[in-house]
Amino acid sequence: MSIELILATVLASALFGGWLFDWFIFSLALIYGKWLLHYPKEKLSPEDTPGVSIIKPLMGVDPNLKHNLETFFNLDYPSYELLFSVQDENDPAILLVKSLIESYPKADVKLFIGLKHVGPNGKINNMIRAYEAAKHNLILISDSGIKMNEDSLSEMASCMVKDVGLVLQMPYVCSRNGFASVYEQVYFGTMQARACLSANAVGVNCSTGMSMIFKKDVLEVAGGLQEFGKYLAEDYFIAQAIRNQGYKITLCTKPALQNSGNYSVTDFHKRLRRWAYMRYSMLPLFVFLEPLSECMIMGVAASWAVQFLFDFSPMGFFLLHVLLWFLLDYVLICVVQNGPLPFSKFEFVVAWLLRELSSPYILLLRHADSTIQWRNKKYKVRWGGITEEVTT
Ligand SMILES: CCCCCCCC/C=C\CCCCCCCC(=O)N[C@@H](CO)[C@H](O)/C=C/CCCCCCCCCCCCC
Ligand SMILES: O=c1ccn([C@@H]2O[C@H](COP(=O)(O)OP(=O)(O)O[C@H]3OC[C@@H](O)[C@H](O)[C@H]3O)[C@@H](O)[C@H]2O)c(=O)[nH]1
Repeated sequence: MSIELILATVLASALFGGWLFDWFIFSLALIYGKWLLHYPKEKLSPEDTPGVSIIKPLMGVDPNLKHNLETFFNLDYPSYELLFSVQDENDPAILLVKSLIESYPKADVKLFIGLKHVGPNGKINNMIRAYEAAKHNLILISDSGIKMNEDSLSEMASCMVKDVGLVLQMPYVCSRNGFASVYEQVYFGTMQARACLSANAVGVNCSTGMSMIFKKDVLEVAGGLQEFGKYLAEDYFIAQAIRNQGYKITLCTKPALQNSGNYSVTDFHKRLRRWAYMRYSMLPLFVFLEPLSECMIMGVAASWAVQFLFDFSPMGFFLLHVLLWFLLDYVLICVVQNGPLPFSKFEFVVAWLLRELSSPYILLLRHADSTIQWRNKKYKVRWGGITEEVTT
Protein backbone atom coordinates (compact mmCIF):
# COMPACT_ATOMS: atom_id res chain seq x y z
CA MET A 1 0.00 0.00 0.00
CA SER A 2 1.39 3.41 -0.94
CA ILE A 3 1.80 6.12 1.67
CA GLU A 4 -0.77 8.27 -0.22
CA LEU A 5 -3.33 5.45 0.01
CA ILE A 6 -2.67 4.96 3.74
CA LEU A 7 -3.08 8.69 4.38
CA ALA A 8 -6.28 8.85 2.31
CA THR A 9 -7.69 5.85 4.19
CA VAL A 10 -6.89 7.43 7.56
CA LEU A 11 -8.45 10.75 6.49
CA ALA A 12 -11.60 9.09 5.09
CA SER A 13 -12.01 6.97 8.25
CA ALA A 14 -11.59 10.06 10.46
CA LEU A 15 -14.18 11.98 8.43
CA PHE A 16 -16.60 9.07 8.55
CA GLY A 17 -16.05 8.84 12.34
CA GLY A 18 -16.66 12.60 12.60
CA TRP A 19 -19.86 12.19 10.59
CA LEU A 20 -21.11 9.52 13.02
CA PHE A 21 -20.09 11.79 15.91
CA ASP A 22 -22.24 14.61 14.49
CA TRP A 23 -25.29 12.30 14.67
CA PHE A 24 -24.34 11.42 18.23
CA ILE A 25 -24.33 15.17 19.07
CA PHE A 26 -27.73 15.51 17.36
CA SER A 27 -29.23 12.58 19.32
CA LEU A 28 -27.84 13.89 22.58
CA ALA A 29 -29.29 17.37 21.94
CA LEU A 30 -32.72 15.96 21.09
CA ILE A 31 -32.94 13.64 24.10
CA TYR A 32 -31.52 16.17 26.56
CA GLY A 33 -33.64 19.00 25.10
CA LYS A 34 -36.82 16.96 25.44
CA TRP A 35 -35.92 15.99 29.01
CA LEU A 36 -34.87 19.50 30.06
CA LEU A 37 -37.45 21.68 28.37
CA HIS A 38 -40.58 19.51 28.45
CA TYR A 39 -40.74 18.13 31.96
CA PRO A 40 -41.45 20.84 34.55
CA LYS A 41 -39.11 20.80 37.53
CA GLU A 42 -40.20 21.24 41.13
CA LYS A 43 -40.97 24.88 41.92
CA LEU A 44 -39.41 26.68 44.92
CA SER A 45 -41.76 27.37 47.78
CA PRO A 46 -42.05 31.14 48.50
CA GLU A 47 -40.16 30.77 51.82
CA ASP A 48 -37.21 29.08 50.02
CA THR A 49 -36.73 31.73 47.36
CA PRO A 50 -33.38 33.48 47.71
CA GLY A 51 -33.11 37.18 46.89
CA VAL A 52 -31.70 38.02 43.45
CA SER A 53 -29.86 41.13 42.21
CA ILE A 54 -30.57 41.64 38.52
CA ILE A 55 -27.96 43.60 36.57
CA LYS A 56 -29.12 45.13 33.29
CA PRO A 57 -26.22 46.64 31.27
CA LEU A 58 -27.77 49.12 28.84
CA MET A 59 -26.33 50.87 25.83
CA GLY A 60 -28.73 52.74 23.57
CA VAL A 61 -32.45 52.38 23.03
CA ASP A 62 -34.32 50.25 20.52
CA PRO A 63 -38.07 50.09 19.76
CA ASN A 64 -38.61 47.09 22.07
CA LEU A 65 -36.45 48.21 25.00
CA LYS A 66 -39.26 49.77 27.05
CA HIS A 67 -41.44 46.69 26.74
CA ASN A 68 -38.50 44.34 27.48
CA LEU A 69 -37.43 46.29 30.58
CA GLU A 70 -40.99 46.50 31.83
CA THR A 71 -41.13 42.70 32.01
CA PHE A 72 -38.45 42.91 34.73
CA PHE A 73 -40.72 45.08 36.86
CA ASN A 74 -43.47 42.49 36.66
CA LEU A 75 -41.68 39.30 37.69
CA ASP A 76 -43.54 36.87 39.87
CA TYR A 77 -40.73 36.58 42.41
CA PRO A 78 -40.82 37.69 46.06
CA SER A 79 -37.41 39.31 46.51
CA TYR A 80 -35.30 40.94 43.84
CA GLU A 81 -33.61 44.24 43.06
CA LEU A 82 -33.06 45.77 39.63
CA LEU A 83 -29.68 47.36 38.95
CA PHE A 84 -29.58 49.25 35.66
CA SER A 85 -26.18 50.37 34.46
CA VAL A 86 -25.57 52.84 31.68
CA GLN A 87 -22.03 53.85 30.83
CA ASP A 88 -22.61 57.06 28.87
CA GLU A 89 -24.35 59.94 30.64
CA ASN A 90 -25.90 61.07 27.32
CA ASP A 91 -27.44 57.69 26.61
CA PRO A 92 -31.23 57.96 26.00
CA ALA A 93 -31.64 54.72 27.98
CA ILE A 94 -31.25 56.84 31.13
CA LEU A 95 -34.50 58.74 30.48
CA LEU A 96 -36.29 55.50 29.73
CA VAL A 97 -35.15 53.88 32.97
CA LYS A 98 -36.07 56.99 34.96
CA SER A 99 -39.57 56.99 33.49
CA LEU A 100 -39.98 53.29 34.37
CA ILE A 101 -38.81 53.98 37.93
CA GLU A 102 -41.53 56.64 38.18
CA SER A 103 -44.14 54.22 36.84
CA TYR A 104 -43.20 51.52 39.34
CA PRO A 105 -42.56 53.42 42.61
CA LYS A 106 -42.64 50.26 44.74
CA ALA A 107 -39.92 48.44 42.76
CA ASP A 108 -36.48 48.05 44.32
CA VAL A 109 -34.41 49.76 41.59
CA LYS A 110 -31.10 51.56 41.27
CA LEU A 111 -29.59 53.28 38.26
CA PHE A 112 -25.80 53.51 37.82
CA ILE A 113 -24.43 56.00 35.33
CA GLY A 114 -20.81 55.88 34.18
CA LEU A 115 -18.34 53.06 33.87
CA LYS A 116 -15.47 51.76 35.93
CA HIS A 117 -12.65 50.64 33.66
CA VAL A 118 -11.31 47.24 34.67
CA GLY A 119 -10.36 45.89 31.23
CA PRO A 120 -11.25 46.02 27.55
CA ASN A 121 -14.68 44.31 27.88
CA GLY A 122 -17.21 47.17 27.67
CA LYS A 123 -20.07 45.12 29.12
CA ILE A 124 -18.04 44.26 32.23
CA ASN A 125 -16.89 47.88 32.67
CA ASN A 126 -20.51 48.97 32.47
CA MET A 127 -21.67 46.43 35.07
CA ILE A 128 -18.94 46.65 37.70
CA ARG A 129 -20.51 49.32 39.91
CA ALA A 130 -23.86 47.55 39.92
CA TYR A 131 -22.10 44.27 40.73
CA GLU A 132 -20.27 45.86 43.65
CA ALA A 133 -23.52 47.34 44.99
CA ALA A 134 -25.55 44.14 44.62
CA LYS A 135 -27.12 43.22 47.96
CA HIS A 136 -28.04 39.61 47.18
CA ASN A 137 -25.70 36.66 46.72
CA LEU A 138 -27.51 35.46 43.60
CA ILE A 139 -26.76 37.72 40.65
CA LEU A 140 -28.57 37.63 37.34
CA ILE A 141 -26.78 39.26 34.42
CA SER A 142 -29.35 39.96 31.76
CA ASP A 143 -28.55 41.65 28.45
CA SER A 144 -30.60 44.62 27.29
CA GLY A 145 -32.50 42.69 24.59
CA ILE A 146 -33.88 40.03 26.95
CA LYS A 147 -37.58 39.80 27.71
CA MET A 148 -38.79 37.83 30.74
CA ASN A 149 -41.97 35.89 31.35
CA GLU A 150 -43.50 36.38 34.78
CA ASP A 151 -42.13 33.03 35.96
CA SER A 152 -38.69 33.23 34.27
CA LEU A 153 -36.79 34.31 37.39
CA SER A 154 -38.35 31.67 39.61
CA GLU A 155 -37.55 29.02 36.94
CA MET A 156 -33.91 30.15 36.97
CA ALA A 157 -33.67 30.32 40.75
CA SER A 158 -35.19 26.86 41.15
CA CYS A 159 -32.34 25.43 39.03
CA MET A 160 -29.79 26.99 41.41
CA VAL A 161 -29.50 24.09 43.83
CA LYS A 162 -26.65 23.54 46.31
CA ASP A 163 -23.96 22.07 44.02
CA VAL A 164 -24.78 24.41 41.10
CA GLY A 165 -22.77 27.63 40.71
CA LEU A 166 -24.16 28.97 37.45
CA VAL A 167 -27.53 28.69 35.70
CA LEU A 168 -27.71 29.69 32.06
CA GLN A 169 -30.70 30.31 29.90
CA MET A 170 -30.12 28.72 26.53
CA PRO A 171 -30.31 31.46 23.88
CA TYR A 172 -33.55 31.61 21.92
CA VAL A 173 -35.63 34.42 20.45
CA CYS A 174 -39.12 35.88 20.59
CA SER A 175 -41.08 35.84 17.40
CA ARG A 176 -41.15 39.27 15.75
CA ASN A 177 -42.24 40.57 12.35
CA GLY A 178 -40.29 39.74 9.21
CA PHE A 179 -37.92 37.17 7.81
CA ALA A 180 -34.93 38.27 9.93
CA SER A 181 -36.81 37.14 13.03
CA VAL A 182 -37.54 33.72 11.49
CA TYR A 183 -33.90 33.46 10.51
CA GLU A 184 -32.66 34.18 14.05
CA GLN A 185 -35.17 31.73 15.47
CA VAL A 186 -34.04 29.00 13.07
CA TYR A 187 -30.38 29.59 13.94
CA PHE A 188 -30.94 29.50 17.72
CA GLY A 189 -33.40 26.61 17.49
CA THR A 190 -31.11 24.41 15.39
CA MET A 191 -27.35 25.01 15.22
CA GLN A 192 -26.96 26.81 18.53
CA ALA A 193 -29.44 24.57 20.36
CA ARG A 194 -27.63 21.47 19.12
CA ALA A 195 -24.27 22.69 20.44
CA CYS A 196 -25.65 24.14 23.67
CA LEU A 197 -27.85 21.17 24.63
CA SER A 198 -25.37 18.44 23.71
CA ALA A 199 -22.47 20.23 25.40
CA ASN A 200 -24.41 20.78 28.61
CA ALA A 201 -25.63 17.19 28.58
CA VAL A 202 -22.04 16.00 28.91
CA GLY A 203 -20.62 18.90 30.94
CA VAL A 204 -18.75 20.73 28.16
CA ASN A 205 -18.57 24.50 28.71
CA CYS A 206 -20.77 26.15 26.07
CA SER A 207 -21.86 29.27 27.90
CA THR A 208 -23.64 32.25 26.46
CA GLY A 209 -23.92 35.04 28.97
CA MET A 210 -27.00 36.91 27.80
CA SER A 211 -29.02 35.61 30.76
CA MET A 212 -27.10 33.89 33.50
CA ILE A 213 -27.46 33.66 37.26
CA PHE A 214 -24.52 32.89 39.53
CA LYS A 215 -23.45 32.94 43.16
CA LYS A 216 -21.49 36.10 43.97
CA ASP A 217 -19.45 34.47 46.76
CA VAL A 218 -18.26 31.81 44.29
CA LEU A 219 -17.24 34.40 41.70
CA GLU A 220 -15.48 36.44 44.39
CA VAL A 221 -13.16 33.47 45.07
CA ALA A 222 -12.16 33.69 41.39
CA GLY A 223 -11.41 37.42 41.74
CA GLY A 224 -14.90 38.89 41.22
CA LEU A 225 -16.48 40.19 38.04
CA GLN A 226 -13.61 42.62 37.41
CA GLU A 227 -11.27 39.66 36.87
CA PHE A 228 -13.16 38.86 33.62
CA GLY A 229 -12.87 42.33 32.07
CA LYS A 230 -9.74 41.14 30.27
CA TYR A 231 -11.75 38.72 28.13
CA LEU A 232 -14.23 39.47 25.38
CA ALA A 233 -15.90 36.10 25.98
CA GLU A 234 -16.39 36.83 29.68
CA ASP A 235 -19.31 34.39 29.81
CA TYR A 236 -17.16 31.42 28.81
CA PHE A 237 -14.44 32.29 31.35
CA ILE A 238 -16.87 32.99 34.19
CA ALA A 239 -18.37 29.54 33.61
CA GLN A 240 -14.90 28.00 33.54
CA ALA A 241 -13.89 29.72 36.81
CA ILE A 242 -17.05 28.56 38.57
CA ARG A 243 -16.56 25.03 37.34
CA ASN A 244 -12.94 24.99 38.49
CA GLN A 245 -14.25 25.38 42.05
CA GLY A 246 -16.23 22.15 41.72
CA TYR A 247 -19.64 23.70 41.06
CA LYS A 248 -21.93 22.49 38.30
CA ILE A 249 -23.20 24.62 35.45
CA THR A 250 -26.73 23.92 34.42
CA LEU A 251 -29.20 25.02 31.79
CA CYS A 252 -32.47 26.56 32.88
CA THR A 253 -35.66 24.78 31.90
CA LYS A 254 -36.78 27.85 29.93
CA PRO A 255 -34.69 29.43 27.14
CA ALA A 256 -33.66 33.11 27.04
CA LEU A 257 -36.06 35.24 25.04
CA GLN A 258 -34.07 37.71 22.97
CA ASN A 259 -36.39 40.44 21.77
CA SER A 260 -34.27 43.28 20.45
CA GLY A 261 -36.21 45.82 18.40
CA ASN A 262 -33.35 46.33 15.93
CA TYR A 263 -32.71 43.24 13.89
CA SER A 264 -31.80 42.33 10.33
CA VAL A 265 -30.10 39.43 8.60
CA THR A 266 -27.00 41.58 8.00
CA ASP A 267 -26.70 42.59 11.67
CA PHE A 268 -27.22 38.99 12.74
CA HIS A 269 -24.45 37.80 10.42
CA LYS A 270 -22.13 40.42 11.96
CA ARG A 271 -22.95 39.09 15.41
CA LEU A 272 -22.35 35.47 14.35
CA ARG A 273 -19.08 36.52 12.80
CA ARG A 274 -18.04 38.22 16.04
CA TRP A 275 -18.88 35.12 18.05
CA ALA A 276 -17.01 32.88 15.59
CA TYR A 277 -14.04 35.25 15.79
CA MET A 278 -14.05 34.95 19.61
CA ARG A 279 -14.26 31.15 19.55
CA TYR A 280 -11.58 30.69 16.93
CA SER A 281 -9.22 33.14 18.57
CA MET A 282 -9.48 31.76 22.07
CA LEU A 283 -9.89 28.07 21.17
CA PRO A 284 -8.00 27.55 17.88
CA LEU A 285 -9.00 23.87 17.68
CA PHE A 286 -12.42 25.16 16.66
CA VAL A 287 -10.99 26.28 13.32
CA PHE A 288 -10.97 22.58 12.36
CA LEU A 289 -13.78 21.18 14.49
CA GLU A 290 -16.51 23.74 13.94
CA PRO A 291 -16.74 23.47 10.13
CA LEU A 292 -17.15 19.72 10.58
CA SER A 293 -20.24 20.32 12.67
CA GLU A 294 -21.87 22.19 9.76
CA CYS A 295 -24.34 20.28 7.58
CA MET A 296 -22.99 21.24 4.14
CA ILE A 297 -19.29 20.98 4.93
CA MET A 298 -19.62 17.65 6.71
CA GLY A 299 -21.95 16.45 3.93
CA VAL A 300 -19.32 17.08 1.26
CA ALA A 301 -16.50 15.62 3.37
CA ALA A 302 -18.45 12.50 4.38
CA SER A 303 -19.66 11.93 0.79
CA TRP A 304 -16.07 11.76 -0.36
CA ALA A 305 -15.22 9.47 2.58
CA VAL A 306 -18.02 6.95 1.92
CA GLN A 307 -17.17 6.87 -1.77
CA PHE A 308 -13.54 6.18 -0.93
CA LEU A 309 -14.24 3.64 1.82
CA PHE A 310 -17.40 1.88 0.59
CA ASP A 311 -17.72 2.93 -3.05
CA PHE A 312 -21.07 4.55 -2.26
CA SER A 313 -22.57 7.17 -4.63
CA PRO A 314 -21.39 10.55 -3.24
CA MET A 315 -24.35 12.47 -4.69
CA GLY A 316 -26.92 10.02 -3.29
CA PHE A 317 -25.16 10.06 0.08
CA PHE A 318 -24.98 13.87 0.16
CA LEU A 319 -28.70 14.27 -0.59
CA LEU A 320 -29.67 11.71 2.06
CA HIS A 321 -27.36 13.41 4.56
CA VAL A 322 -28.89 16.87 3.93
CA LEU A 323 -32.45 15.50 4.11
CA LEU A 324 -31.85 13.72 7.42
CA TRP A 325 -30.07 16.78 8.89
CA PHE A 326 -32.93 19.02 7.78
CA LEU A 327 -35.58 16.74 9.32
CA LEU A 328 -33.73 16.42 12.62
CA ASP A 329 -33.23 20.20 12.75
CA TYR A 330 -36.98 20.60 12.32
CA VAL A 331 -37.63 18.19 15.19
CA LEU A 332 -35.04 20.02 17.32
CA ILE A 333 -36.55 23.47 16.81
CA CYS A 334 -39.99 22.01 17.69
CA VAL A 335 -38.47 20.65 20.92
CA VAL A 336 -36.94 24.06 21.74
CA GLN A 337 -40.09 26.00 20.83
CA ASN A 338 -42.18 23.64 22.97
CA GLY A 339 -45.35 24.68 21.15
CA PRO A 340 -46.47 25.50 17.61
CA LEU A 341 -43.80 27.22 15.51
CA PRO A 342 -44.76 30.84 14.80
CA PHE A 343 -43.86 30.56 11.10
CA SER A 344 -44.76 28.33 8.15
CA LYS A 345 -42.86 25.23 7.01
CA PHE A 346 -41.95 27.13 3.85
CA GLU A 347 -40.35 29.92 5.89
CA PHE A 348 -38.45 27.29 7.85
CA VAL A 349 -37.10 25.74 4.62
CA VAL A 350 -35.95 29.13 3.29
CA ALA A 351 -34.36 30.24 6.59
CA TRP A 352 -32.72 26.85 7.11
CA LEU A 353 -31.22 26.81 3.61
CA LEU A 354 -29.95 30.37 3.95
CA ARG A 355 -28.38 29.54 7.33
CA GLU A 356 -26.75 26.34 6.18
CA LEU A 357 -25.44 27.81 2.92
CA SER A 358 -24.16 31.04 4.45
CA SER A 359 -22.49 29.60 7.53
CA PRO A 360 -19.32 28.31 5.77
CA TYR A 361 -18.91 31.84 4.38
CA ILE A 362 -19.36 33.40 7.85
CA LEU A 363 -16.85 30.98 9.36
CA LEU A 364 -14.41 31.88 6.58
CA LEU A 365 -15.00 35.63 7.08
CA ARG A 366 -13.65 35.28 10.60
CA HIS A 367 -10.21 34.89 9.04
CA ALA A 368 -10.54 38.02 6.88
CA ASP A 369 -9.64 40.44 9.68
CA SER A 370 -7.46 40.14 12.75
CA THR A 371 -9.73 42.46 14.76
CA ILE A 372 -13.44 42.54 15.53
CA GLN A 373 -15.97 45.28 16.18
CA TRP A 374 -18.35 45.10 19.18
CA ARG A 375 -20.68 48.06 19.50
CA ASN A 376 -18.45 51.16 19.27
CA LYS A 377 -15.08 49.49 19.90
CA LYS A 378 -12.59 47.32 18.06
CA TYR A 379 -10.89 44.37 19.72
CA LYS A 380 -8.21 41.82 19.16
CA VAL A 381 -8.55 38.50 20.97
CA ARG A 382 -5.39 36.50 21.60
CA TRP A 383 -5.05 32.75 21.83
CA GLY A 384 -6.38 31.78 25.25
CA GLY A 385 -8.95 34.61 25.26
CA ILE A 386 -7.03 37.64 26.61
CA THR A 387 -8.33 40.64 24.71
CA GLU A 388 -6.99 44.08 23.89
CA GLU A 389 -8.86 47.09 22.65
CA VAL A 390 -7.58 48.36 19.32
CA THR A 391 -7.44 52.11 18.92
CA THR A 392 -6.74 53.48 15.46
C1 LIG B 1 -16.24 15.99 13.98
C2 LIG B 1 -17.17 16.94 14.48
C3 LIG B 1 -16.80 17.46 15.81
C4 LIG B 1 -17.77 18.47 16.25
C5 LIG B 1 -17.30 19.12 17.49
C6 LIG B 1 -18.18 20.25 17.84
C7 LIG B 1 -17.49 21.53 17.63
C8 LIG B 1 -18.32 22.68 18.09
C9 LIG B 1 -19.33 23.05 17.12
C10 LIG B 1 -19.99 24.14 17.13
C11 LIG B 1 -19.79 25.18 18.11
C12 LIG B 1 -20.99 26.01 18.14
C13 LIG B 1 -20.80 27.06 19.11
C14 LIG B 1 -22.02 27.27 19.92
C15 LIG B 1 -22.34 28.65 20.09
C16 LIG B 1 -21.46 29.39 21.02
C17 LIG B 1 -21.97 30.78 21.04
C18 LIG B 1 -20.87 31.73 21.33
O1 LIG B 1 -19.97 31.88 20.55
N1 LIG B 1 -20.97 32.41 22.44
C19 LIG B 1 -19.99 33.39 22.86
C20 LIG B 1 -20.70 34.70 23.21
O2 LIG B 1 -21.66 34.52 24.15
C21 LIG B 1 -19.24 32.84 24.04
O3 LIG B 1 -18.43 33.85 24.55
C22 LIG B 1 -18.37 31.69 23.59
C23 LIG B 1 -18.35 30.57 24.21
C24 LIG B 1 -17.48 29.42 23.75
C25 LIG B 1 -18.35 28.28 23.41
C26 LIG B 1 -17.62 27.01 23.23
C27 LIG B 1 -18.61 26.05 22.63
C28 LIG B 1 -18.24 24.63 22.80
C29 LIG B 1 -19.30 23.81 22.12
C30 LIG B 1 -18.91 22.40 22.03
C31 LIG B 1 -20.04 21.55 21.60
C32 LIG B 1 -19.59 20.14 21.58
C33 LIG B 1 -20.59 19.20 22.10
C34 LIG B 1 -19.96 17.88 22.38
C35 LIG B 1 -20.96 16.92 22.89
C36 LIG B 1 -20.48 15.53 23.00
O1 LIG C 1 -19.51 48.12 25.37
C1 LIG C 1 -20.53 47.49 25.68
C2 LIG C 1 -21.05 46.45 24.88
C3 LIG C 1 -22.21 45.82 25.27
N1 LIG C 1 -22.82 46.14 26.42
C4 LIG C 1 -24.02 45.41 26.87
O2 LIG C 1 -23.75 44.01 26.74
C5 LIG C 1 -24.93 43.33 26.39
C6 LIG C 1 -24.68 42.44 25.17
O3 LIG C 1 -24.34 43.22 24.09
P1 LIG C 1 -24.74 42.88 22.57
O4 LIG C 1 -26.19 42.66 22.53
O5 LIG C 1 -24.13 43.90 21.69
O6 LIG C 1 -23.91 41.57 22.25
P2 LIG C 1 -24.23 40.02 22.23
O7 LIG C 1 -25.66 39.72 22.42
O8 LIG C 1 -23.59 39.47 21.05
O9 LIG C 1 -23.49 39.59 23.56
C7 LIG C 1 -23.01 38.30 23.77
O10 LIG C 1 -21.71 38.18 23.24
C8 LIG C 1 -20.67 38.73 23.94
C9 LIG C 1 -20.66 38.30 25.37
O11 LIG C 1 -19.66 38.98 26.04
C10 LIG C 1 -21.99 38.57 25.99
O12 LIG C 1 -22.04 38.14 27.32
C11 LIG C 1 -23.04 37.91 25.23
O13 LIG C 1 -24.28 38.11 25.80
C12 LIG C 1 -26.00 44.38 26.19
O14 LIG C 1 -26.80 44.43 27.33
C13 LIG C 1 -25.23 45.68 26.01
O15 LIG C 1 -25.96 46.81 26.46
C14 LIG C 1 -22.32 47.16 27.25
O16 LIG C 1 -22.89 47.45 28.29
N2 LIG C 1 -21.19 47.80 26.84
